[in-house]
Amino acid sequence: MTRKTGHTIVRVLGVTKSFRMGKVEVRALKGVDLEIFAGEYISIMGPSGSGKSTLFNMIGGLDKPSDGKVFIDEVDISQLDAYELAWLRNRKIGYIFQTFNLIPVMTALENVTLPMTFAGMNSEVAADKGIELLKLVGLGERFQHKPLELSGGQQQRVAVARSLANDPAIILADEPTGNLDLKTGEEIIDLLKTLSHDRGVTVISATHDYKMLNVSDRVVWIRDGRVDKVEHRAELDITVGGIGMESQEARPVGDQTAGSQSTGPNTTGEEGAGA
Ligand SMILES: Nc1ncnc2c1ncn2[C@@H]1O[C@H](COP(=O)(O)OP(=O)(O)OP(=O)(O)O)[C@@H](O)[C@H]1O
Repeated sequence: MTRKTGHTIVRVLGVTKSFRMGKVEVRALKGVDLEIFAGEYISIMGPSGSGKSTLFNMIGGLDKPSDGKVFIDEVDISQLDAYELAWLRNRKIGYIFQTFNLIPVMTALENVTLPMTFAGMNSEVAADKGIELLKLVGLGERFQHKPLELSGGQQQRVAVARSLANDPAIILADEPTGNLDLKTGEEIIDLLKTLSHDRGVTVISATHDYKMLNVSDRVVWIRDGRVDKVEHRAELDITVGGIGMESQEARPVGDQTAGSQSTGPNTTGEEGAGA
């Protein structure tokens, strides 16, 4: 079931992260070790406040660990200066966020080409590539539209196209379906899975959305700032009663009737709004 994948692309070693709020210290990560292989589709799941977004920020070089190290392609990113880190973030990693984070005054095409411009690409080449990427996500006709002229799902497609601007090895998606309805969320998940499969991009997604389990090679369960367990897709025991819990009426993921059970896993994608 699990697609055998490439070399280690992300290595997290003994990462801790504490936030100080006045006199209170919040220990968001309490020692995380994790190895992710090139081409994998990984979901990071866990209860609200368990540390998913904090771990996401560490892997993406958006924040620094209090202790421990993160390696991207075996490069210790704590050793990079600001310029090198900016280069790595621009070239190696594409980011997708729950709130899309598009620039409102720019067209879809301008949003997609911006990271290429930062990378020094000629503007005509960037425009051609931007249109190709927008076609890839099904928005070839909408390249001149600004974010507010697009639906939420379409905005997230633009964000997916933007994440691919510089052919990253990794796409980091933080609650990518959190602001989308069920069907649109499924479309974005399918799109990410296709990209992962066809382009060999490593997708790492922090999510509450149980629909994501259908496409994940492995699921990293975070609990109270630690990795609780890492499960391969085939090992997941998903039932109406919950993940890994005993249930009288087990149904597979993707069975829409499961979503109507109040005790069942969230298949609506709406719980993700808590991020
Ligand atoms: N910038 C910050 N300052 C202070 N505390 C923070 C900060 N960021 C996160 N925390 C705390 O760290 C803990 C983990 O937060 P994090 O956002 O990583 O959880 P999460 O699993 O992503 O939650 P959710 O699913 O609700 O998005 C929480 O207790 C949170 O309040």
